[in-house]
Amino acid sequence: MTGAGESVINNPGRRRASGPGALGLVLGHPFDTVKVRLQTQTTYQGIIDCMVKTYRHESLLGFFKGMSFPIVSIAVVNSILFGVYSNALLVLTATSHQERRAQPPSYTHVFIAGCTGGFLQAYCLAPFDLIKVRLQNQTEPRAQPGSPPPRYQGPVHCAASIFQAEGPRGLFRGAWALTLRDTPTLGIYFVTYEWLCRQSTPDGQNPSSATVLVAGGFAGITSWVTATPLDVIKSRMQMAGLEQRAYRGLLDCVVSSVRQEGLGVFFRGLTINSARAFPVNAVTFLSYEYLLHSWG
Ligand SMILES: C[N+](C)(C)CCCC[C@H](N)C(=O)O
Repeated sequence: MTGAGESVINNPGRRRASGPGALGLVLGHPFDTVKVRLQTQTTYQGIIDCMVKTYRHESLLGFFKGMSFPIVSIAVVNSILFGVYSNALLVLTATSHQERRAQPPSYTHVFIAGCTGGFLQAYCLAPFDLIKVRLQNQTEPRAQPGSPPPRYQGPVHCAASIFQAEGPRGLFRGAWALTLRDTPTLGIYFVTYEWLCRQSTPDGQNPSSATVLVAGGFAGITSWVTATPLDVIKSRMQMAGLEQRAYRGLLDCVVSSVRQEGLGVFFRGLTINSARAFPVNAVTFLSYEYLLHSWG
């Protein structure tokens, strides 16, 4: 890790691009599992209740259900997101990454580039996210002799079961809600990051590692706060058709959720989303800056 005052440029050789990204995801996954359960199941009284019941019933492993696919997909999804963002900025501003510090892009261009990346990564993310949510919602303890096996034996079995039951379209259940969630909020993600970096970096210079970490962390929180309402709907659309009745579409899911649980339903998991978002996205942006400067 570079010193607080050093720029990320000075240590390109020490980049551990996939490390922090994947490490951040592993550390963040238990928070994500609790969030998904709070959003789609009404049996928990809150974060602590969900954590205690998960630990008691499923041990620590319960918090890591559904993690294998996101670990595999995060590298692909992040490279699409950041790759499309960076190239969209190149097209919009006709400046390369190196020139961008001297001629910073307008926030409008940053927002458009972020939304473009958000839209394109959503469809790649959708099947992986669906399988993650389905596995996270399996609350049976580890397979014990005599206990009924869970519906899905693992990510591949889950994908095959969905494919057999619903065809390839089944793997994109909730994709529309995911796309609506990610497109605007990833625009906000990158605008927040750029704005915070510029607030604490002298013109024409590169942000220090400390600036990148703090700006990335708050970009993660800001985007997750604005994404949480549709995140709840997305998770419910992905779980629909199993125990709960299937919704007649995204609007039906919104209306029936509000009718049954009030407007507060849209902020289920907001606290835990935000707690998870800071470290995960701080390291995500640090990896991004390392990669950019080493591939400059
Ligand atoms: C757009 N939305 C807020 C949904 C996600 C933004 C951050 C995504 C990041 N890979 C993470 O896992 O936190």
